[in-house]
Amino acid sequence: MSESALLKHPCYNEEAHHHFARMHVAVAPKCNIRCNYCNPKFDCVNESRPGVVSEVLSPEEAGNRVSRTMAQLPNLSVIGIAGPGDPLANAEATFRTFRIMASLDPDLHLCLSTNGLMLPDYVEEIKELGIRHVTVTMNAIDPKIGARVYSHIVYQGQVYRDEAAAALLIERQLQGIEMLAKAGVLCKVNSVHIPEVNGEHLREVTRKVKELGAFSHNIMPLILSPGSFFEKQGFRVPTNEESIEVQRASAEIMPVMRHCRQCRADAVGMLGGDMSQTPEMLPAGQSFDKAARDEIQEQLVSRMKQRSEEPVGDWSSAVRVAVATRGSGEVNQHFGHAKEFLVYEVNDLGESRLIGVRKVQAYCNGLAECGEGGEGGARVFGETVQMLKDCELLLCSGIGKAPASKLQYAGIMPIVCKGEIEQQLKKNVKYLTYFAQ
Ligand SMILES: C[S@@+](CC[C@H](N)C(=O)[O-])C[C@H]1O[C@@H](n2cnc3c(N)ncnc32)[C@H](O)[C@@H]1O
Ligand code: SF4
Repeated sequence: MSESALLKHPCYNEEAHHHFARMHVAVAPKCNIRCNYCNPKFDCVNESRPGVVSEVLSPEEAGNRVSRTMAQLPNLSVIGIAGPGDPLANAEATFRTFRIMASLDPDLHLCLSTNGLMLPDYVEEIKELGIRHVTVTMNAIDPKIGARVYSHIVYQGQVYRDEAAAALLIERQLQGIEMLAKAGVLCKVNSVHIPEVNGEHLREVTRKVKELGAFSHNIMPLILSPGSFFEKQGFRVPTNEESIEVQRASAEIMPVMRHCRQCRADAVGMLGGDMSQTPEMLPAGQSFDKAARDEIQEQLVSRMKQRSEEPVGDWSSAVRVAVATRGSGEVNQHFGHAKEFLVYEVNDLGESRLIGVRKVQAYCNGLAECGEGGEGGARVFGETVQMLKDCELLLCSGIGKAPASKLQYAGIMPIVCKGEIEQQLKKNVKYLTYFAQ
């Protein structure tokens, strides 16, 4: 695995996600299993979550779209296939698409995301095509727990249910992960954290996949997709504290990813700044300049290397800070326009680390002054405060007077600033602790 493959992949490298963009192409509509949290049929342009997609593309259409996007986004480094169904249940379209991508630019990083049922059959092809990253979703290693997550699977034309389905799926997933590691393909494992089902069990999953050679574990909170079994049965999503605790327990065993945005299957752009629904992103007839792209990407890598040489301090008294950002590693988003906040911890030496992403609805709907938030603003505001209540500071590029004073009443001090997140965190936390003494 080359160093630059890791450095430039926003989903695998926390620092890269500030700088490099990825594009998912939705060429894989079918699925061969049914997860109780998934309803891939539900499509709404305001939704940004896995499985959601506006339009399924043919491999050739995907090639055209990627080529045009490369002309617009010099920092586009990764092309992924993640659905809206399962890439390996649509193997022909998936691998044809990858071949087209490799012919556009051999330096593009190719990745795919799969439930793993068919993985052992395709590891050889994955390796041959130079696919460097594979994500396998594994929610359990115990078939009893798995039987609560999956309603059925279809394998070699036969339908399996209950524990038999989970046992077969788990066996194939573990076999596939081990084969990937042996083939030198970087493997990340995704798990959906479903509080009453697998919350306590996920550390066992971490242990097992680490043993088999997986590289990192991405534990994502359950999203209650409309129409999914879990939504209809009244299951709940984990609290922020539960998510942090489950991630912490697994992080003692192997690297855990905390910056996942649970993207759409047709997401385009930097994590947190999806542009798939922005039509002007994709004008026809544009070609890209490879030399210019390579130069920009090398500059980004050298900036990232400089930043990563930092010491690690004591985190027991760390301050939690929410940051509104549109990307580039900067505080550059107005509070009222933020659909998500990055939450950092800053220790007494001024060192910071990302601990998660909190998704919210934008407070300002554009119809009223950002200060009042329009109709429904009070409810949205209340939800945002709930999501951020463990934070002491909030950094944003602007905020109306009314929400600023309401935030202070809720114990969150808003600070208007712009610039590099790390610097702003250091500066403003120093300011906070100075006042507290
Ligand atoms: C849509 S899937 C596509 C790839 C493949 N079918 C799979 O499941 O791995 C991408 C990721 O989103 C996760 N996902 C799908 N629906 C979800 C939900 N309702 N809540 C949380 N994660 C979800 C999946 O488990 C998977 O890790
Ligand atoms: S494997 Fe992926 S696409 Fe298939 S049901 Fe599960 S989450 Fe949905």
